[in-house]
Amino acid sequence: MPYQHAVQVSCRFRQCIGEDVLALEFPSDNTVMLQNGSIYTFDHVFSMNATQDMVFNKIGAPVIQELLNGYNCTILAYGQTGSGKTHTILGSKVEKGILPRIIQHTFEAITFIDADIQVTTGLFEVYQEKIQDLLNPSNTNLRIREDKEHGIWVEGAADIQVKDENAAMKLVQQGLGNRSIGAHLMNAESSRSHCIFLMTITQKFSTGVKQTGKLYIVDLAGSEMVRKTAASGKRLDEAKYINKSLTALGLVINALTDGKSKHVPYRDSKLTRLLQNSLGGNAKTHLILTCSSSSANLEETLSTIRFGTRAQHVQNSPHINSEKTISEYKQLLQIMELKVESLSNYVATLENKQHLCRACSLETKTPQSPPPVLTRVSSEKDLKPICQVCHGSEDIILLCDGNCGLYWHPQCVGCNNTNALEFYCNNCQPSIQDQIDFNLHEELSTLRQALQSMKQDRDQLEQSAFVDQQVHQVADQRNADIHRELEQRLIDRELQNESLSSQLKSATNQCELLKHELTELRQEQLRNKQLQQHIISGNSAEIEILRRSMEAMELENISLKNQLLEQTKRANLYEKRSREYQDQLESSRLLLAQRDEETTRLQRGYHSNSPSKPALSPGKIRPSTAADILSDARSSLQSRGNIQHWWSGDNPATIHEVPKPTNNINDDVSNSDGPIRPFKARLVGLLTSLQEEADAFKDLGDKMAEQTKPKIRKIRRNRLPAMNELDINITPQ
Ligand SMILES: Nc1ncnc2c1ncn2[C@@H]1O[C@H](COP(=O)(O)OP(=O)(O)OP(=O)(O)O)[C@@H](O)[C@H]1O
Repeated sequence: MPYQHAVQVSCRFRQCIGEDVLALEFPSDNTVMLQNGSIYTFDHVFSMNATQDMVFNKIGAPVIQELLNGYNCTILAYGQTGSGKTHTILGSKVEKGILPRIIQHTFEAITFIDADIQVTTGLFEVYQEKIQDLLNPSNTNLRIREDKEHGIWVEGAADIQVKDENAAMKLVQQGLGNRSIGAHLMNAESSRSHCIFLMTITQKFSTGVKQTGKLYIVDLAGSEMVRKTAASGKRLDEAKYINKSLTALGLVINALTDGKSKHVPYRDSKLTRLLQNSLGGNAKTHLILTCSSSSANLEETLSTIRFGTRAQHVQNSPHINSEKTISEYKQLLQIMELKVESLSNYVATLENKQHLCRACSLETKTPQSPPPVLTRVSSEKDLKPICQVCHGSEDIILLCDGNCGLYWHPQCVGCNNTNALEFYCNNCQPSIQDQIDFNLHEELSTLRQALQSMKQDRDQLEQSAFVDQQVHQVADQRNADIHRELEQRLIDRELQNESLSSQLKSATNQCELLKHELTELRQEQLRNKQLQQHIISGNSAEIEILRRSMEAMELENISLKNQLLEQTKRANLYEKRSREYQDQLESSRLLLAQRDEETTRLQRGYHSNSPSKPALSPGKIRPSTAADILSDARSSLQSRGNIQHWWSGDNPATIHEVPKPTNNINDDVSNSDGPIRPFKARLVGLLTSLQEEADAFKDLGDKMAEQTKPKIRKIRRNRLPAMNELDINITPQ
């Protein structure tokens, strides 16, 4: 007798980064409170932080167990577009979803089952109300069939046997590559079809029991509001089909849960037809609601939650899909044999007692008088039961169970039986007895035949039981061997475990040590950091000092350069002035030469005209010739040009005072107070001093240039990099 099992419902919320989120609260593992204060309870509630692992442990793992127990199971993901259905069912390479995890764990669990196990998989999609085989894409527009043996199935869809997890996953990957996917505003990779994965596990046990479990994993296409997804063209057509089939799903749920509907509209869409067994049929179904936590999607989230709340009331009647075992057949046979036996006894009793009153076991008498004719009752009074012999209504009066429909006193028809449940009058007794006899004979012969065939069956079963016994003995032997082997393996495992636990212990110790070292290293790192900070601050002070001193040196350098420039300018000026003096000297020389000539001419005239020399004007000393003066000056200059020496002449006593410098020779000539010699001296001295001064300035300029050059070079060499040019890179230890 199948038991009732409600559809299980879980709800998972996905994180929405960068959006306004709902103020959701999760008071317990199976409750969610929305921001309006309404609380919803499901079998499981997964918050935004729930991992794929947690979802699998709560939903996937129990399903594997049910599947291996021979139940049909279904996992359905339902929710608005982009809410994480595909993420929950398929996931990614890093965060595997329920489907790959179920495949992996099923194959792991199978290795521990002592049975001949066959696993087959299929993958198809419902796209725009057409079923397409994803494992064989050329198989399109497939039909849904239903029969007693398989239930509901897709005709022509590939159902491929797989040996291990890898083979199954390869098929799934291959199939998903053919799935209809498209982009819209709410999801770049939106599923445009309902994708159905089917895994069938058939287990043949050594006892003869054959169990078959079917698992459907359905990734539904998401409901979408076209104004939000901005779907157009092909996407819009897809959206229409998706929403239509989801509406049909909602109507089926409504019909299953409202308690009034006599008809469930499974045939309104391909999706609901395929899910007929999962909703209200022979399956254990788990519905996963996926919801967005964004406040922009509150309307859709509420609609999803309401759908899940209704689905919680859908009742299924799952039962194990298995064939009977020999022992079960044996039990059945025993029951039937008992039944046959009791029937046979019963028949025998009837055969022995057919001439006796069935009630009192006395030999029945034929009534003396014929039974009175039946008269129609015309009044209430006539309805009173009256004995047809004595016409009295007193004492025990019984209705005949034959077909006369009259009342009799049992004693009036010579019967002591007062059992009101089985009484026949004398008229009815023989014919009834004949009928009973005939029926009994019929029944008896049927039973005999049945007994015969059952005996044959029993013989056959005994025969096969004997064979089975032999097989069992062999199987027991094998089992014992396997058991021994398993025990040995267990011992090995235990040893392995022990060694692993000791390894673990040492690893834990090592880990502790490493942790300790790590703490020390961290402390050292902290110290180094502090030191580094200290060094950096010291360095920056030093750098600041150096920078300032460099600035001062650069300033000094600039002032020296300016000085040099000034000196060079002055030197140039003096040079220029010296050239001017030389020009003046040259013109003075020419004047002197002229005067000399004139003097010579006058002397000649004087000697020729009068023997006595012409008188000089009073107070004037006759000068020596200009040529003399010049040659004197030249020689003096040649002998180092010492102006003092030349100035003093042969007799230093003759020098009385330093003459005022003058540039005009006429002044000297007209100056009758001073001798001509001081003029020359002044002139030459002036020249010399100018020359010397010019030379000195040149020397000074050269010296300064010489001094400045190494300084500049030194400054350049010593120039330290600026703060921002420093590349301090102290790597922490
Ligand atoms: N719980 C989650 N954690 C992290 N990322 C998620 C989660 N749920 C969904 N996502 C991401 O959100 C995006 C949309 O999710 P998904 O494709 O699973 O939505 P869907 O409900 O299947 O949408 P559709 O109905 O349009 O196919 C994907 O990039 C997926 O990786």
